[in-house]
Amino acid sequence: MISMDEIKERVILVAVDTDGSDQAEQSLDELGELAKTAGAEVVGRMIQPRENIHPGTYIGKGKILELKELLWETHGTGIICDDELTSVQMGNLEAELDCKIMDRTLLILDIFAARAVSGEGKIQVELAQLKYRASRLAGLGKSLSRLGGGIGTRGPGEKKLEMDRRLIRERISRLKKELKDVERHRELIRGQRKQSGLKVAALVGYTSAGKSSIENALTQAGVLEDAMLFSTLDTTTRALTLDNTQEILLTDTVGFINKLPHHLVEAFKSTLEEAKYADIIVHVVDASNPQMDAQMHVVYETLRQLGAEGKPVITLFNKQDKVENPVNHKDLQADYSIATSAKTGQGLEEFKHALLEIIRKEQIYIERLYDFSEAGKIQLIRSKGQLLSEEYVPEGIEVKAYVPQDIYGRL
Ligand SMILES: Nc1nc2c(ncn2[C@@H]2O[C@H](COP(=O)(O)OP(=O)(O)OP(=O)(O)O)[C@@H](O)[C@H]2O)c(=O)[nH]1
Ligand SMILES: [Mg+2]
Repeated sequence: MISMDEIKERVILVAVDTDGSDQAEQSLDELGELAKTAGAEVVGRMIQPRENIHPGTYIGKGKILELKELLWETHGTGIICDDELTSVQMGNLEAELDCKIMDRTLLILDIFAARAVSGEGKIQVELAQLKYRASRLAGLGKSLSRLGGGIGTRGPGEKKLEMDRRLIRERISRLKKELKDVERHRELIRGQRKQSGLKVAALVGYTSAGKSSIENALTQAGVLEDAMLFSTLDTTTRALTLDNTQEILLTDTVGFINKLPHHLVEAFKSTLEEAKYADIIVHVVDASNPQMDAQMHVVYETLRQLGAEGKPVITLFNKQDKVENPVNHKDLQADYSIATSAKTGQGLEEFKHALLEIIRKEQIYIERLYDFSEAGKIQLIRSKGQLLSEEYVPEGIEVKAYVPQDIYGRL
């Protein structure tokens, strides 16, 4: 994904631990994964327990000296801080350490820039990058030009680093206009989908949970699945046949992550909002990840921010083939909890069944039942799961088909 001829940065990861839990450690592990995904080599890490993040320098004075030494020992070319830095913090750290200063946000923006394929994705990334840069022109200028490449310089915004504030502002408003057009197009497609009468289920979840793999396993969509973080930036939608009368649209979406940059959420709103317009939320969880609970929390929090609550939820505890002692996971916030593996196919039939059940509850439909004695047809008419009318039901009947009422009218 990221070409090898680029400068391999040697970075030190830096975090501040404000609550004494092991959360800072885990967050730094994830930052390391992000750094690797962006093509950097992690040569060291440092966590400072502090009550608050230092407003001027992120970490305290003594720690900066330690960090300087560590950079020297490891031949580090830069540091990546686990929280978004202000322009003041960036400028001060740069002056003290004389190396490239990056933060979690810059890293994520950079990965997104390398992954954006569609026009929409590129516009969204550039917009987010410009907004990030516009507010940090003072601190960032030197840091981003010093190596002439590497993290923070990728993407459509690359040649625009030198632009002054006015030009950046102009570019931002232009991109916003372009994005408006794209959003209108999206709305149009949503409208068409609605007319088709098909329900939409959105696959959401933490990055690398296996959303694309689930979609591929069910629909042969051929979506890129990758061990790297954020392999999917563009949404793909595929039809999935649930049984001989019912299809559903399955939409793969961009993954969520802890501390998802604010600018990115704003710029990717129309992509992220796929979940908001879906009829059913399918929450894919990596059940083999020790951080599973924290990741699920991030997903629900992000869904809340996007205004995508109050929908039926199916939670897939995925990657069961990697779980050593299968636990009976239950997501209390979900209507269905299903253990799956995109690799072995475990639970996928059960998943389809759950989708079908949810759709049935929402529809007015007629169950046409036939009895074996061929005494005649028996019909059950239900609306949103409630029985509206019932005709004689004999022993030994078999459910043959579920027929939505509008189709039934045409039979
Ligand atoms: N062992 C195992 N690996 C899986 C399973 N599902 C997905 N994976 C692997 O997990 C990695 C991430 O899978 P993706 O499908 O790309 O995950 P995603 O949720 O779409 O990730 P993003 O698009 O980055 O948000 C890939 O290397 C997959 O092969 C599973 O059930 N079992
Ligand atoms: Mg994906």
